[in-house]
Amino acid sequence: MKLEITAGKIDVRPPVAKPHPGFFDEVGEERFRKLVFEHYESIKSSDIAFLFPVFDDDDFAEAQKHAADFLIEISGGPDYFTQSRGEHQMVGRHAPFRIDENARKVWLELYIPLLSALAEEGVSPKYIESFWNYLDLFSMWVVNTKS
Ligand code: HEM
Repeated sequence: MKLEITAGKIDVRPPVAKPHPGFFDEVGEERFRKLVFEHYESIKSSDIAFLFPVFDDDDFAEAQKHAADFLIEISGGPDYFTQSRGEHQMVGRHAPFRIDENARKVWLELYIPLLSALAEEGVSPKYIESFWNYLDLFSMWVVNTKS
């Protein structure tokens, strides 16, 4: 399974394919939420913790939920994000935070062990790669600060 980070830079916004619906089908909503939950938990002790509301449990849980809702929706699951938050507007929603290429890299790296665990649990590597490719490319869109 190939989970590699493509070098990005500010103002580069490549076209991005949504994850293959087979990913959400195989993982299932409960396990999907656990994946995003674990990603956020790993953010807490990372170099990008300062970007997130780590000192307010309620705000942090909200952020976690919004991220899971969005990723489920983009992966072909129910449109939870649109229902609770409205338009996606991911670039605008990330604009208040100073996200540079290094922060993107850390954010992506934190997903690698979590996605490897899914493969060990039997999720098809080709579907995991499709989800990874989405994260790898779309994360370039939210980089808004020079390193
Ligand atoms: C595929 C890439 C990404 C997706 C799909 C994504 C998705 C999201 C979503 C859905 C939200 C909640 C927005 C809202 O409801 O208002 C969010 C918030 C946020 N994201 Fe991302 N994100 C991505 C990449 C990144 C990266 C690379 C960083 C920085 C390293 C980042 C930092 C943040 C921060 C700081 C917030 C705000 C948390 C808060 O509510 O205080 N995101 N993201």
